[in-house]
Amino acid sequence: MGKAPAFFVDDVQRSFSNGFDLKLKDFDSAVAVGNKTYVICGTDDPTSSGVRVLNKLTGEWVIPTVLGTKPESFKGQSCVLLNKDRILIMKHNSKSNESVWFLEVDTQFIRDQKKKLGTEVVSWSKGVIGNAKRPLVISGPSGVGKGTLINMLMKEFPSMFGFSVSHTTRAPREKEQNGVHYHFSKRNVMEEDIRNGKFLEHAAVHGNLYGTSIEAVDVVADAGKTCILDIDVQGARSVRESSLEATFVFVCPPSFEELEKRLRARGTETEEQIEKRLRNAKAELEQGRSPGLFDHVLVNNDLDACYEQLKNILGISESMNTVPTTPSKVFDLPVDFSLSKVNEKILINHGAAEQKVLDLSSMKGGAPGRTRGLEMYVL
Ligand SMILES: Nc1nc2c(ncn2[C@@H]2O[C@H](COP(=O)(O)OP(=O)(O)O)[C@@H](O)[C@H]2O)c(=O)[nH]1
Ligand SMILES: Nc1ncnc2c1ncn2[C@@H]1O[C@H](COP(=O)(O)OP(=O)(O)O)[C@@H](O)[C@H]1O
Repeated sequence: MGKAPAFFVDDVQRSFSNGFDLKLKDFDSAVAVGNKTYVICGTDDPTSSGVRVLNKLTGEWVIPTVLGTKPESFKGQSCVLLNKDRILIMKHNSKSNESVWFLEVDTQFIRDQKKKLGTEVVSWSKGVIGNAKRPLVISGPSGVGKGTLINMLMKEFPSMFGFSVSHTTRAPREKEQNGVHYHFSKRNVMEEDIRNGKFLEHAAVHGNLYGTSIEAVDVVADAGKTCILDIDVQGARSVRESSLEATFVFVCPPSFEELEKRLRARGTETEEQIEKRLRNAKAELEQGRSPGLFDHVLVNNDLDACYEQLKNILGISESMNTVPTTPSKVFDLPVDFSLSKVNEKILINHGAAEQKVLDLSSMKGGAPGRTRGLEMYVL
């Protein structure tokens, strides 16, 4: 069952002249993408990379660098190539949110990572049926009120929003908790993680390193929530240039004097740090208004009014909070099935009268390298 029949690559089993002694085992399945064959390993072995790549031109096998969290195990999975650059993998699982996975193999994100790491790269992401949310990126100078607005949003709509916890090399403030406000990191560790492709974006801000890890966004997306990223203008630009479809909001102060007043009143920085932040604020305010970068510019004069404007942008009102949100729709994948692709639809064939269909035209992005939402319906 479930061995991706139409997409199985016949020559895989004949091409084992390699140094890895890799065999296509019972539960493996394979998908050809251009000159390469990606073998998805049906294994319970947690140390397995989950994927091997055969270069059909050279006959060589490569174990790729694997980004994202790979599924714990697969056996009897079905695979299908989606759009030249990513593979859909499905398997019956009693936990419906563990049934659908994507493996990105040749998207822009993957090509960038390949260049950076100099190895073959693939990226796993957990599929979400019908529930991918467009992340919210909030930028603005230090002290303008970003954190305050985000806290209000998360407090009023706890089931709807989740915060992307960034990494930073700056020291924690008195009330900041590791893993909640930031992941506080040593510079050498963070630099190593950046080299290893763990970050979606990173930037040097006010003399420290800050970055959004792939995992930080994944955790929120896996919970079916809208991810909020509080990042600087450079970070917003990186995200804008990536494949992540987000809403970009820039928050301005009513005046420079007011910004300085708020920053001082917050009392979290030394005089030297305040001055550095104010110097940087001038450039940030200019960049924030540069055309095409932000979708919305808010002036945070009266806090409540600004918060209302933010909620309007997000299309939310108080009543929406009473609507329960679930991580994903109940998704009942048959035990025995095969997949086929017809135009923009994936057909889940399982010998019953009713035909389950996944609609690829509705596919929404997660973070770069993270395919996410698909609509499913029954014919
Ligand atoms: N590029 C990028 N910027 C970040 C990230 N996390 C925080 N920042 C930005 O770094 C700047 C400084 O943040 P922080 O030290 O918390 O100070 P605050 O903005 O004064 O509260 C702010 O502009 C944040 O938006 C991140 O992951 N990536
Ligand atoms: N509209 C506002 N009017 C007055 N003070 C504000 C307003 N918005 C935020 N503040 C205050 O300004 C300070 C800086 O806000 P904060 O959310 O920490 O900024 P950021 O996260 O952008 O650095 C905080 O003490 C906050 O209470």
